[in-house]
Amino acid sequence: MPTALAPPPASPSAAEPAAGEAALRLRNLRKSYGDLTAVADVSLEVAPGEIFGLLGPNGAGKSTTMMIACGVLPADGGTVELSGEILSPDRRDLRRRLGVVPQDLAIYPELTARQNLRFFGRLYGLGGTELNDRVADALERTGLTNRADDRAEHYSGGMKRRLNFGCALLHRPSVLILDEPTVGVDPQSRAHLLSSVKDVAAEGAAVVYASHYMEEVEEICDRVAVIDAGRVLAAGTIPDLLAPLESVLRLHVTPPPGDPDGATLLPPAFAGLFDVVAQPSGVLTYALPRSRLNRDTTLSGVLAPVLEHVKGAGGRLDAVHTDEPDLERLFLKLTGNTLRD
Ligand SMILES: Nc1ncnc2c1ncn2[C@@H]1O[C@H](COP(=O)(O)OP(=O)(O)OP(=O)(O)O)[C@@H](O)[C@H]1O
Repeated sequence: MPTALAPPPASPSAAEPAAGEAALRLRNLRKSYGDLTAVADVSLEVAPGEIFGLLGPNGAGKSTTMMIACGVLPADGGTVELSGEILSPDRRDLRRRLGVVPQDLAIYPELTARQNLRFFGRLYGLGGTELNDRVADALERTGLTNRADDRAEHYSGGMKRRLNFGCALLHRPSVLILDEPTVGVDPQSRAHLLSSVKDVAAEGAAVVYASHYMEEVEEICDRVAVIDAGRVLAAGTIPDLLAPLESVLRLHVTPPPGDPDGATLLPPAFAGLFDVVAQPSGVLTYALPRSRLNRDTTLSGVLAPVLEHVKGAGGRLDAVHTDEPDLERLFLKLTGNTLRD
């Protein structure tokens, strides 16, 4: 039996979101499992049509937050609001506005894609022509139309993930919650899923996208909350989050035998600009943050004279690269850890 987050039975739909109202608002969520605090304090809001990323490493508290947001796990504190109305166990009408793509597959392997979709569609109270149309639409969106009548157990991992996604769309949710939807999928299915998520948001749904893949979050999210140890460490648009970071030019140089500290390697005019770290191997790593240069000088402009001097002084350039600001570096700055720790 899959761990499907089965929707409640159909009931008359509640009022549509008021103009300008957040589709989803989490306020000061808290949740502990025994002594372990999984969610210490999480607040965020997501507007209709927005893709909001929840970025954090394994164990950061993303799934727990998502499960509270979709009403399947009670919080120890805080509230979940949908369009300004508080979600509570008796508000089945509100829960029907939610679509959830859980981290664990919630499909029946012995059923075909079409049968799975029809099953979940009926749970949402759909029937007749409407159900047929929604199932056809979900098959199309997930790229499974040609395999619609094959049993899901014969699908690739990526196809199962796409079907998992399709099952959450049948009732046209106004808030779509996705918990690591691309874990273990092939690049083609990943691209398909990301594109489908963008389509759903473009049609007006508020999307929450929990992931530990920086590249995915950077690709599709309008705003991001960086989460670790159950707390939101930073939140905003990606340009705003990355603004405090800067580009850093890095050179890895093997010094000549007579100058292991590299005292003669850099041109005197630049020597004071670089931080130098000697590696155990004897290689010297030089780092030049962009902010140490005046506005008219670029990192690449510095590179040519420096490389010429290194070579003239008998050094060997092993590698050169520029670290650009990204969410991985932001996470490292905020926590001292990498996202993949
Ligand atoms: N049912 C549970 N009982 C006890 N501890 C749990 C339970 N569920 C989660 N945890 C713990 O709570 C913390 C947060 O887990 P959670 O699954 O929310 O994080 P996550 O960011 O989604 O990570 P992952 O991507 O690995 O699932 C972790 O330390 C996890 O081990």
